[in-house]
Amino acid sequence: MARIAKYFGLVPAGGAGRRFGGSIPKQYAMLGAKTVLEHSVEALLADPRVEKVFVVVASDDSTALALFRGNSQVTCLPLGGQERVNSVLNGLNHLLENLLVGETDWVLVHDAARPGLSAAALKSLIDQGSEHIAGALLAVPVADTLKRTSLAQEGEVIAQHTVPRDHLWAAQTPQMFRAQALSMAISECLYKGAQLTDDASAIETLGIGPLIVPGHVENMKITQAEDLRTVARLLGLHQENFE
Ligand SMILES: Nc1ccn([C@@H]2O[C@H](COP(=O)(O)OP(=O)(O)OP(=O)(O)O)[C@@H](O)[C@H]2O)c(=O)n1
Ligand SMILES: C[C@](O)(CO)[C@H](O)COP(=O)(O)O
Repeated sequence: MARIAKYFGLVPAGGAGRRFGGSIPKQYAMLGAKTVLEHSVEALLADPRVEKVFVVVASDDSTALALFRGNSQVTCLPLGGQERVNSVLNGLNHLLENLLVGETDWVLVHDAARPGLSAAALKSLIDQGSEHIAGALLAVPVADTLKRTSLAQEGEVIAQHTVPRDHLWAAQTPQMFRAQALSMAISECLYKGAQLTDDASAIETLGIGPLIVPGHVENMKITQAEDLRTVARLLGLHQENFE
C-alpha cells in the first residue's frame, strides 16, 4: 500500500536583513506581541496537516532556539547558508539524510519574513498543490505597470521601457514540493551556477511547471523597515514600537 505523504514546513530564517537595517535581523523584530518569525511559523502550523516546522537559522543564532523551546512542533536547525537557497538546501538535505522527512513527503518552504500568511491561503495551497505533479506556490498577479530601468550618472533611476505584465505573477511563499525532487532540482541548479531566489525556479528547470495558487497582500515579505509597519496595519496589529 502506498505510503501517505506527510506535510512539513521548512522556514529559511538565516538572513541578516540588510535591506531592513536595524540592530537585529528582521525575523526577530516585534510584530504586535510576537516576533516576525513566530508569526510565520505559527501561520504554517495553522493547517492541521502540517505536522512539524523546521526553522533554518544561522549557525551562531541561539535566538530561535529560545523562542521555540518546549514546542514539540518546531525544530531549529543551525544550518543557515550564504544565500536563502543554501539555507533551504542545507535544511532539506539534513531532513532527508536523517529520515526526518520522506523523499515523497511535501515540504512547504516559507520565508520567515512573511508573517501574514492566512490559514485560508495555506489551505488552498495544500489542497490544490497536493493534486499537482509539480507542486505549487502562492503568488499574486502583477497589477502595476512594470518598468525596466537604468541608472543615470547622478544615480537617478530612469525608466527605459515598459515590460508587458500579462501572465506576470509575483511569487510569494509557501512554495510546496516533494522533498527529494526539490533537493535534486536545487542541487542541479547550483551545480550549473544558477542564481535561485526562490524554490519554484529550481523545479521549473525540470520542465514541469508548479501550480500557481492565488496569495494575498497580507502575505507580503518584510524587506525594508517600513514593511513592518505596513504588515502590522494589514494585520490590524498594534505596534508599540518598530524594533
Ligand atoms: N542566507 C540566507 C538569506 C535569507 N534567508 C531567509 O530567506 C528569507 C527571504 O530572504 P530575504 O527577505 O532576502 O531576507 P534577508 O536575506 O535577511 O534580507 P537581505 O537580503 O535584505 O539581507 C528570509 O526569511 C531570510 O531569513 C536565509 O534563510 N538564509
Ligand atoms: C522566495 C521569495 O520570497 C519569492 O518572492 C523571494 O524570491 C525571496 O527573495 P529574497 O531576496 O531572498 O528576499
